Amino acid sequence: MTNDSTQHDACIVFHDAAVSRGGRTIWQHGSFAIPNGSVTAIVGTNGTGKTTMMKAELGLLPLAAGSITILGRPAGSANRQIGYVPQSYTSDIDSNLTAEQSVLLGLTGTQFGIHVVTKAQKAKVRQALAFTGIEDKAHLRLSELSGGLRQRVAIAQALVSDPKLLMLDEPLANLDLASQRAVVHVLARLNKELGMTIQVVAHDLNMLLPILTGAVYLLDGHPHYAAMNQVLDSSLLTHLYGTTVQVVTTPQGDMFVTPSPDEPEDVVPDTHATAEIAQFHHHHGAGDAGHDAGARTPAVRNDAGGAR
Ligand SMILES: Nc1ncnc2c1ncn2[C@@H]1O[C@H](COP(=O)(O)OP(=O)(O)OP(=O)(O)O)[C@@H](O)[C@H]1O
Repeated sequence: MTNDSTQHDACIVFHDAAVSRGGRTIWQHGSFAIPNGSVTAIVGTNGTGKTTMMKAELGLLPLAAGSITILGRPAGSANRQIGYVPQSYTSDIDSNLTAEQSVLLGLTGTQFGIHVVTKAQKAKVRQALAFTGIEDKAHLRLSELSGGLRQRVAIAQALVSDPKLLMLDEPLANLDLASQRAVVHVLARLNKELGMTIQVVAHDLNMLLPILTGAVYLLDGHPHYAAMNQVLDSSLLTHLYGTTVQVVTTPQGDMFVTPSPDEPEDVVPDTHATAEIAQFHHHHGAGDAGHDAGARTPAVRNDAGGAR
């Protein structure tokens, strides 16, 4: 999978990569190549190592084995070309900053010390705020903004330095439907209009389905990468999520992933033979047994059903 031609066009290349934390292997044997210009999700149940994967890609966590190459360089060496929006961004950000000051951090790197802000930097910040649709919020403090608007500030901060790759950890978590839509719309434009490669950690795929080209899925301790048409497979997703999942296509052609409804209790077939069920009841006298069992059959079956 990671032959020369795919590696040439690839943004992210894993080669037999593994990560351990606290002496425990989180995932291993990751070998795949993710193309430039793609929009991929990292999918997996809680604790399978999605955030760990992003941190390994950023070189923030050492690999236990193998290698990861990002934008043609070893993980960690190309971080100037990567915009990263961590998971906790919207909750633990210093809320005294204005949206504009926060986005500026994406260029200056730190809020400490005195910075002479150039006209060019100011223009870049304005551009990033405009792209994410929050130019009119520039002078508001983060504490005055909703979670959805704060997430857009976070994205503006990550994209202000013109990264080639944008990585976002759960960017839709805790956002209402309209805010989720707004964030997905920004991601779609970044990909289509600016050609940015995007990777997103996501629990729920549905909102992102229209823009996803592929997914990395963490299954049985191994990361795998596949194009979206292969990932949207009911049995794979059922295995992945650990609960029965259906892929549904609407008449309009929209696809979504949904849990299958539980089987109603009354369609569960009763596999007990009448004679077998009769043994659950006490009978007095061997002579009555056969007769009793036959006569009571309907009541016995109801008793057994009620006990379930
Ligand atoms: N600092 C740490 N030291 C030791 N183990 C850790 C540390 N951080 C995370 N882990 C473990 O690594 C595993 C993967 O964690 P990670 O946060 O990457 O999972 P995740 O898939 O992003 O989970 P979630 O969906 O819950 O956010 C978990 O089992 C976690 O307990």
